[in-house]
Amino acid sequence: MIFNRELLRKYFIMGSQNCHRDPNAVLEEALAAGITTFQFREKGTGSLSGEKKLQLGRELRERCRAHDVPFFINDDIELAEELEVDGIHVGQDDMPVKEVRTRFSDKIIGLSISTQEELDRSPLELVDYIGVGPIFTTSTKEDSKQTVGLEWIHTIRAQFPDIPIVAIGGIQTENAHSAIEAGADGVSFITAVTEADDIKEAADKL
Ligand SMILES: Cc1ncc(COP(=O)(O)OP(=O)(O)O)c(N)n1
Ligand SMILES: Cc1nc(C(=O)O)sc1CCOP(=O)(O)O
Ligand SMILES: [Mg+2]
Repeated sequence: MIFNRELLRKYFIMGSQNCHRDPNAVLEEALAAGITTFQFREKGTGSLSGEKKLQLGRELRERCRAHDVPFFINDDIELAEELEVDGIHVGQDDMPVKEVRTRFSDKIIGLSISTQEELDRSPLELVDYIGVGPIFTTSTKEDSKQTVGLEWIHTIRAQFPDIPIVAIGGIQTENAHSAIEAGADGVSFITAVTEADDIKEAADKL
């Protein structure tokens, strides 16, 4: 799949641990509501592993394929091949981007950036986009770094006018637009959808 920054506009991330009901149903509603990319992030308390994780990944991957929406995986490089992903997202403590790019020259690769030091030391030429956050307070990621605020988007945009940026962390329907106005190409979110009473309404507002 060829990357373009439009894919970042409504970037939904989910694992079964984020869901109070069947994750297949949640994803299906989100796809119908127009998310532009999906990331399978099966991680942390209550998440699946082994064969169950793989099976859920297969189910969700098929739903994305049916809607022609890119299917990304978080962290799990071993599953990337098995699930025939379109893209892989890694953070600063995951497999080094240089190694991911060497192994997957044709995949979309995203990298998390939370500090100036990470920005300075990361091989940005090897990635297609950066995930910038946590912009607002979040409790969804158990080990999230210090909240950086909208200013961080401005700071990065000033240094890298053209780099594709997706904002992440505490993104909700009320604040998503402020991240776009600050210079992000899109917003990434978990609970804005998984906790929504009406997923279509939430996705429309995002
Ligand atoms: C789009 C996007 N941005 C950031 C992250 C966070 O990745 P990481 O820092 O590796 O943390 P975990 O998600 O692995 O807990 C992401 N997954 N997606
Ligand atoms: C997966 C993730 N990464 C973050 C980062 O700062 O890199 S914050 C986060 C959790 C996002 O969940 P919610 O939309 O419910 O706040
Ligand atoms: Mg990670």
